[in-house]
Amino acid sequence: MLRIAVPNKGSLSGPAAEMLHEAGYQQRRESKELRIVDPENEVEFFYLRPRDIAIYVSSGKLDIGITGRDLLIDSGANAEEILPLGFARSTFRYATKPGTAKGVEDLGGMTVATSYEGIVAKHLADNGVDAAVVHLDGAVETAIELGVAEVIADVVETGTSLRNAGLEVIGEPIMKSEAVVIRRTGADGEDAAESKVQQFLRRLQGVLVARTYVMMDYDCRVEQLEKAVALTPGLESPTVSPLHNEGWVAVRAMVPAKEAQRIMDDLYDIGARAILTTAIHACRL
Ligand SMILES: Nc1ncnc2c1ncn2[C@@H]1O[C@H](COP(=O)(O)OP(=O)(O)OP(=O)(O)O)[C@@H](O)[C@H]1O
Ligand SMILES: O=P(O)(O)OC[C@H]1O[C@H](OP(=O)(O)OP(=O)(O)O)[C@H](O)[C@@H]1O
Ligand SMILES: [Mg+2]
Repeated sequence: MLRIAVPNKGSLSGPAAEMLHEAGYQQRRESKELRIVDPENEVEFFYLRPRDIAIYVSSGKLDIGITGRDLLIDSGANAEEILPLGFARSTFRYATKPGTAKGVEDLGGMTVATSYEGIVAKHLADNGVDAAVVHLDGAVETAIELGVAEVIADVVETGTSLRNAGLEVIGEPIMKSEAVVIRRTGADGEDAAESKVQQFLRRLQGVLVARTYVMMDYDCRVEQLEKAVALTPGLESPTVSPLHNEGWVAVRAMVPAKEAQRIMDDLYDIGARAILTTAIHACRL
């Protein structure tokens, strides 16, 4: 039975459960459930605090987990990222009251409040900056107003929390984060659960592809085929089938959903017709 850690709260929890559900796994019915067994898929899910997941996975008691890249790095745990999942995207940044500092190089002698001490202490040390770090559990934006620190380092997504606190980001982002699947460093290949892990990853990759690609079908004249195929190269290579009308072919290829409308316009302009896109519900590459 594959043992998987899933975030039980916060920004990662809802989207992670949704992705697992789309991948065909049973998920808990109520937020109080701490573990469930999905016997058909031979998987057991443990609902844990996102911050603790890398620690459980590095201990080897759980095979894999879903957490944030920033949380993984902050934990310093012996676990590595094996698949980025594209949700809970954020940057991790310093912020101050306007006029306090321009970048990390100005932070010497100041106090930085953060929930991510591991990331911040390393970033300060890597930049040769001697600053104090104070740990807060959350809502760190308020720490400056209340005089606990001159600087904060926190997750920034839309920037609304910073604006509301009258703060602005300084310097370059310390890191970019998103949800990731992790496993114990070096576990690859040595694990009895290896084939189940690979199957789990293929299922999640299938969900990612189904979310980001659409299937495109169109008809075009044989003379235009090379130009058309250059616009829709597909993942491997498009399927081309003869039409009953001589001199025409039907083409089928996966295209990135975000570019579908532009590609349809470009295909139309070179003479393709009957251009259709359809959603992909699930796939295995
Ligand atoms: N507003 C946000 N937008 C996108 N990702 C976010 C946001 N806030 C936190 N994250 C990401 O979620 C993960 C943090 O998990 P955590 O459970 O602490 O989230 P949270 O939303 O801060 O939850 P809580 O505040 O309940 O502890 C990190 O990977 C972080 O980058
Ligand atoms: O840039 P934004 O879109 O405003 O998002 C970033 C905010 O979201 C998270 O806070 P959360 O609501 O999880 O509260 P917390 O600080 O208590 O973790 C994060 O810690 C930031 O405060
Ligand atoms: Mg939070």
